[in-house]
Amino acid sequence: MIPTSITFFEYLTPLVASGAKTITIRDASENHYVPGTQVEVFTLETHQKVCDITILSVEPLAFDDINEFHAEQESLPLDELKQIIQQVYPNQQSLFMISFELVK
Ligand SMILES: CC(=O)Nc1ccn([C@H]2C[C@H](O)[C@@H](CO)O2)c(=O)n1
Repeated sequence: MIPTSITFFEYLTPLVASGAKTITIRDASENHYVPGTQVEVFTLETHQKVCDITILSVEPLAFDDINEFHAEQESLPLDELKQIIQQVYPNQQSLFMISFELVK
């Protein structure tokens, strides 16, 4: 089944809706997004619809390889990004980078 929605922490959704955030880093439970498909974005906490995005790519990414390039695309400082990912996916080395663009 091709996924048609994705959730983001509510406090991060303005970055997605403005087009500033163009990647998200997730674990294997969310590596099944399909490039070229359109996906609805919802807030994780209240399931409010935020916007639509088009998936561009899904690529493996090790936690230790996360760098400034990823932080820029996440529109977050690198130390904050790594801290969030460690909280959400503790002790997970094997992650996935989902690239996307805002549907205007
Ligand atoms: C359900 C769930 O895991 N939701 C997530 C996971 C991650 N994010 C954000 C946090 C960072 O900006 C990137 C990297 O993981 O994605 C999220 O908003 N919601």
